[in-house]
Amino acid sequence: MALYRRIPGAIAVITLTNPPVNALSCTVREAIYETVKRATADQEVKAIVLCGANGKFCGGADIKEFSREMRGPPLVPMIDMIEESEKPVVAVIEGVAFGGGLELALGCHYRIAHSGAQVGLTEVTLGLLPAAGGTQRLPRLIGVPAALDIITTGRHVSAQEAVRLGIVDKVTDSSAMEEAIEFAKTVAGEPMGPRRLSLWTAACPEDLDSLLEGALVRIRQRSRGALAPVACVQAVRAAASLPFAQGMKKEQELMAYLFTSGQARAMQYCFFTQRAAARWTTPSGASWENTKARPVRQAAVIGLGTMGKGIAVSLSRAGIPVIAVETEQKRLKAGRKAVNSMLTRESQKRGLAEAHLGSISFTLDLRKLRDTDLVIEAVFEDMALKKQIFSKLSSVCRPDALLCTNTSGLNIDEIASAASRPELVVGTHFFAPAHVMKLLEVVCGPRTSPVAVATAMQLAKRLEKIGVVVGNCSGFVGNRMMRPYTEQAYYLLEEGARPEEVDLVLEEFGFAMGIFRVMDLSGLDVGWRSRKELGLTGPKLPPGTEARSRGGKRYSPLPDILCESGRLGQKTGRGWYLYEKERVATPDPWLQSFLEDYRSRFGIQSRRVGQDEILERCLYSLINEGFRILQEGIAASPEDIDVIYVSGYGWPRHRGGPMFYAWMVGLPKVLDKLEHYHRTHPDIPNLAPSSMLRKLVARGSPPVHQWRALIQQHSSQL
Ligand SMILES: CCCCCCCC/C=C\C=C\CC(=O)SCCNC(=O)CCNC(=O)[C@H](O)C(C)(C)COP(=O)(O)OP(=O)(O)OC[C@H]1O[C@@H](n2cnc3c(N)ncnc32)[C@H](O)[C@@H]1OP(=O)(O)O
Repeated sequence: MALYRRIPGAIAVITLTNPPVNALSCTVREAIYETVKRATADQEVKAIVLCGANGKFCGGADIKEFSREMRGPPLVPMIDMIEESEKPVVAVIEGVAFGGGLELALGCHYRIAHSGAQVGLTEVTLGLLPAAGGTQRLPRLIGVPAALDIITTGRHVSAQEAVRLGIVDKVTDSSAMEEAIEFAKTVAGEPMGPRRLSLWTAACPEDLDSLLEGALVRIRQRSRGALAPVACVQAVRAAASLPFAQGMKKEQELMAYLFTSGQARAMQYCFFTQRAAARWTTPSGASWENTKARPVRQAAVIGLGTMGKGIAVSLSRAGIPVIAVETEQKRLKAGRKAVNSMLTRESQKRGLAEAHLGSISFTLDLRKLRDTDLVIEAVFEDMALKKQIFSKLSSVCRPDALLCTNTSGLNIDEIASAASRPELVVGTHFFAPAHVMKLLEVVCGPRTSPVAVATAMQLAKRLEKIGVVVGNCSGFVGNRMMRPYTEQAYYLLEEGARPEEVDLVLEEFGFAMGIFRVMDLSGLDVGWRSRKELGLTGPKLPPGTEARSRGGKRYSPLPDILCESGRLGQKTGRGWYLYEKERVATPDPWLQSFLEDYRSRFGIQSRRVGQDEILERCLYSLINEGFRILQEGIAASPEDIDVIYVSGYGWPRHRGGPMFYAWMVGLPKVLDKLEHYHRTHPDIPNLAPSSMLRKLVARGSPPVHQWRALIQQHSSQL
């Protein structure tokens, strides 16, 4: 709702009241209409102040309403009505003014912000555009180039930048409300015509076409295949070239197109699922609501390799004092130097004062960890080494210290078995670079206690990461699903495709990089090492093993052969591609002839592999593994899997995540295709449709949010 009150000085104050973010729900819009009409009709009122309750102006339209039939007064005429008011309307921006919230403020005649406030036209992040006049008013207010950037990225703009750009008229460190009231008194009675942005002309650069073209190029690089940013560019072009009324018409047309697109639905799904992941539960009844996290006042990181350094920086940035441990002086020195320069760069980039960073001390002595609340072991993926460390930690650390292991797939239970308190051992799978990537898989072993889960999830929040609770199995959720996907990519090469063909299809789907480019970037030796450990290749491989088969299943030795010949990816200048210029991947004629030789050596008839087959085999095998993970209870819900893929594996947000995508494509179609590919390749068990998929199809393919109820009938590893 919106509360109305009159205060001395002939001011009407209208307060948006809809916790937690004062979203513009149907009721709020109705109340704004009513209260603004009341204030404009009241002869005693000379000016109006519009603010939000609880220190937040407005978080925009109520996103929940987008999936229902829209009721109540629309935003556009409501904002027009405010702009047309003869009495000055002053917006008080505290906390946030996002999306429709900022559009509402742009309809007001003046905007006064608190210095801690943030503004933004965030609609593009929800697959939409600012369709309450935002695409037309903002360019008129601050010029086309700045507005184009804000509208196409949806980025949050600080109050300081907002005043510099002219989005707000004033910023104050003290009470924005009091400032606005005093200001409103000074402008009461003035003509408001010059303050109506709809009457302004957008300041436009001479090279408008090249500005817009440049924006489209950046959009294609950043979010391939996403419709909303492209529509934003078109709407800004309209603001630059058309009168306001026609620009508004264009804005509405573009919104209608986006609103009904699957992409908007997918991105709004991502918004809610990301928040839902924090509400974890386990079948034992433990949950985020009934389990208290232990306070973390001091943390330690063991190992200052790539992951350890990023984790230490993350902790420090969250204001947590850190003790960083290494085994040798030389490594300690190198780690200290790297961490300190990362922190300096971070504080410069984010404008963080040194005082807000947690201190980091460096030591070779594990005994220094006796008072730490939480330890994150981040040494390499070596089970024996990890167990040795956990055994030592048990004797050094406080009995209630949480012991975390950063692993991308090792058995948490086995690591915990080396600790004297296995219930306080939890897996924390960070993603590289750990101080940048948002995802944290919180891995529960069978003995991990609810308190350990709660503390790790609370830590994720403090580190500004998205924590997702997953069960213990090889590769957990994310990496386990990657395996069948990568395997299909190898098989496609064996059958006739080229790496650049596979990558192009995946990039057109929306991934920032195709799988072969990703492997070249992270290093082919990563997978090679783990295949050697598993005895799939290298010295542990039993003599006489067939080259293209392991345990009766198809196996591709292609990546092993590349590694054996020293092609480890970007770092060696060649992998699946050639890198003559640093980081620029070019198709390698050598690889082409190598693949031809390989096919003839194994009698494989090369064929043209179509784009649909590439996409379906790669994605559906990954999705199929997702269904198996649900069936085994390794993930609590399909939503959790989707959050993992969107925030940690570059799955395009506008496709919602693999499980959501499967539902959008149609579960019967996914099932059909998997059956077809499995018939054609019976030696690839991953292509055999999972029973969970079959079950969902048999139940009429219910929407994703209903799957959890079906999954609960199965076992859970959480
Ligand atoms: C056929 C054509 C028809 C066209 C008709 C349509 C016409 C529409 C016209 C105009 C449209 C305008 C579009 C918009 O305004 S879209 C919304 C834009 N707003 C945003 O993008 C802001 C989203 N919210 C956030 O970024 C954050 O929530 C923030 C406001 C920064 C607060 O962050 P934080 O303090 O961390 O809290 P949470 O994110 O956890 O949020 C708390 C709970 O509030 C819920 N929430 C937040 N924003 C909204 C919202 N706009 N609508 C509904 N609910 C919202 C959030 O889900 C959390 O809920 P819960 O606790 O249950 O998880």
